Amino acid sequence: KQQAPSKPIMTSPKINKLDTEEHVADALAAYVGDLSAKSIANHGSFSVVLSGGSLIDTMRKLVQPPYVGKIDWKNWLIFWLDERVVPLDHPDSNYKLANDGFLSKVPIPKANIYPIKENLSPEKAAEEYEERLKQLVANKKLKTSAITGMAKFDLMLLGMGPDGHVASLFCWHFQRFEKKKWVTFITDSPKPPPPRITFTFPLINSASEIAMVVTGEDAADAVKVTLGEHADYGYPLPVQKVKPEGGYTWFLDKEATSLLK
Ligand SMILES: O=C(O)[C@H](O)[C@@H](O)[C@H](O)[C@H](O)COP(=O)(O)O
Repeated sequence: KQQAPSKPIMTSPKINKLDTEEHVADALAAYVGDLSAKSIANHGSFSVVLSGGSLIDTMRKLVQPPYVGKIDWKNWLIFWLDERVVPLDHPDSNYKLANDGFLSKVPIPKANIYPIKENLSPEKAAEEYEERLKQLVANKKLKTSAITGMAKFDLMLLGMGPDGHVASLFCWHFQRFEKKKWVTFITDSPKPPPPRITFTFPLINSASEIAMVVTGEDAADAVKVTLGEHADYGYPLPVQKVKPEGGYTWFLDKEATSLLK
């Protein structure tokens, strides 16, 4: 009979099982607002890494009262966990998605927003982004993880696809095994568009806090594999490689948790 490994695969995350997506949006705004205040009080800035997908819409409460007027936006720094290699005004751009739905509505200084550089190949765009992050660490604008030596962001906001991918780290694609690079690239992403750059797991797991924001019934199978009773058996889903050295908090709605016991 197969025995479950004695050590759990994941660090124990805090799991918020909420009712509807609206409740997830409320809880996420309260969590981000609180972390922003704590980070800025602690070291004067709040470095936030955004995903694409449904996350930006679920962040909508932050640009509404009471949060919008209370948050110290001028000390936020914005980065992307993954980005599609397209012009920044292209409908597929994660920068455009975030700008239209979030960044254009809050007074974050433009100099604090770090989109990818346009007109580079995926490989060059990844190298350039990694270099920029290293500069920010060297200039002490970003903290460093004592464990990995990589940038230590205050908050990474992750979504998860129905296939269990996070960032642009997919099943059956080697990028998810990268150990040295901070940022890598993919030219055949199964989720369109194919050319992307993406943070690697060592960089993701160096963060101070990771929030995993997952809603809708499409996610229910991968949520069951990741958080269900057999999670310790170790399936090959990229989401299971999220094992942060810092805090880890899930925000889920009823549909996403519908297959959990
Ligand atoms: O560029 C992207 O495609 C996203 O950054 C991606 O990694 C996203 O977070 C997941 O695919 C979940 O997307 P949903 O929240 O829309 O399911």
